[in-house]
Order: sequence, then C-alpha cells, then structure tokens
Amino acid sequence: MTDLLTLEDVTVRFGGVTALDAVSFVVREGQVCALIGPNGAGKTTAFNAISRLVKPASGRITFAGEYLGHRDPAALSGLGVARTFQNLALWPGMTVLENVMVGRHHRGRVGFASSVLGWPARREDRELQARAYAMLDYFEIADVAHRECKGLPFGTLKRVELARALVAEPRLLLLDEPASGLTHGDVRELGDVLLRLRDEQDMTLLLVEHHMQFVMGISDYVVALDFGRNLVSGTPAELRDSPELVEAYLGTAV
Ligand SMILES: Nc1ncnc2c1ncn2[C@@H]1O[C@H](COP(=O)(O)OP(=O)(O)OP(=O)(O)O)[C@@H](O)[C@H]1O
Repeated sequence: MTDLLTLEDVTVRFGGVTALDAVSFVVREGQVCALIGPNGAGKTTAFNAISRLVKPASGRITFAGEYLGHRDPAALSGLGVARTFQNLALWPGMTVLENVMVGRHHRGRVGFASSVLGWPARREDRELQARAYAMLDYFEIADVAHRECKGLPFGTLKRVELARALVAEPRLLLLDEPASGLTHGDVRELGDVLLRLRDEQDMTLLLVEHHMQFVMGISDYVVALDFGRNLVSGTPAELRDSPELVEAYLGTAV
C-alpha cells in the first residue's frame, strides 16, 4: 500500500503557542486513518496545515509525492484533496444541489456559473449536474435537491457537505469531526458510508474525531496526538489498551 499523505516533523506556532511540535505521520492509500487526541492536542491545526489554511513554521507535507508547501489552498481540490469542516460550511440560502455543485467548481471552466445561475447548459455543465445528482442519490437526499439548506435537519446537512466534498472525486477526503452532533443511528450509517467509499471507490480518508467507538470501529490506522506532539499510533487493536492513550484521556469524556 503506497503512502498518499506524509507529514514530516511539522511544526505550527500561533504566537507563543506551539500547536504542533514536529508531528509526523503517514496516511496510506485506500485506508481510513483517524487523528485523535484530547482537546487542544493539535488535530484541527494538523488538518489546517494539510489544507494549507495555516503555514507550518517548519516540516514537510507531501501528497501523492508532491510537496504541498508552495500550494495555494484553492489548488488542493485540483490535486485531489477535499475536506469537510467541523462547523458546516454551506451556503444556507442556496439549494442543496447548488451547494453540492460548488464542490466541483475547479473541474469546469464556466460550469458552475452557468449551472447555478441557469444559463444555457453546456455539455460540461450537464455532466456536473448529473454528477451532483448522483451524489445526492448516493446519500439519499435527492428529494431535497431544490430545497434551500436553511432549515434542513443537521443530519441532512452533514450529508450535503459530504456530497459536496465527493463531487470533486477526491483521492483523499479530510473529515473534521464527521460524527459530531449526529444521532446514534446516523453515526452508524455514516460509518457504513465511509467504509463503502473506501471499499467501492478506493478513497483514502483522514478523519479527526472524538467519538472513540466510531473511530475504533472504522479506522485502519489511528494517530494520537497530545499537547501538539505524536503520542502513539497503530491499528485500533494495537491502541485499544494503550496506557499512553488512557492517560492522555484520563479525566476527559471519550
Ligand atoms: N488561531 C489560533 N491562534 C492561537 N492559538 C491557536 C489557534 N488555533 C489553535 N490554537 C491553539 O493550538 C492548540 C491546538 O489547537 P487545535 O484546535 O488544533 O486542537 P484540537 O486537537 O483540534 O482540539 P479540539 O479537539 O478541541 O478541536 C491549542 O492550544 C489551541 O488553543
């Protein structure tokens, strides 16, 4: 299995705070990898460094052999990296379909504007729309395609965000706390969906998640951070009884 994403000694500082301190880990192609750790461990910062939303003070991040250091955040989608956010980043006044089509924006030249604004459809635009509908079908939300996101249930909006990330056909999908705020049943369904993405679409997933049972149930590999540093990593079976992990989480709800 090849290495798809590699972080080597990545350090990120915010003023006097060292949010990541020489963190290293590898995400292998075709795996579900989880980034865990107590509050403030540096998980979101690691995601933001991969997404190029924060610039590391030192270290190296490579994706598919390509150094990401000089890349603009907007270029990542074109390289095959998509992400979802902890707090949903959807346009409430736009329809579900429009929100999903935004995810494919980088692929077409004028596709997005013509599709969303209703200009005459080109072949590219029709393909974009067909792909967006296919994603809505996949997530069983096609019935709300033309509803504004505003007012839709949280579980539905989480699916819209996933559909939007996937419409770009990424190789690597970054999921920031995908299970947060979901009901027990929704969490189970989400786990099934993510495993199907790995198994049926050969997708690689990296998720930040606090829901331990969910993480241990779906991950091939787990990387634990604490105080901005690597703590332990391994398969869920290897980490289940890790004393370091137990100690790091001692006194925190998991
Ligand atoms: N923009 C920022 N400015 C200053 N400090 C920051 C900033 N972002 C994060 N930090 C600090 O960096 C450290 C790591 O934060 P980060 O949000 O990455 O942790 P986390 O593991 O994602 O936590 P949580 O599970 O609570 O989301 C914390 O001490 C946090 O206060």
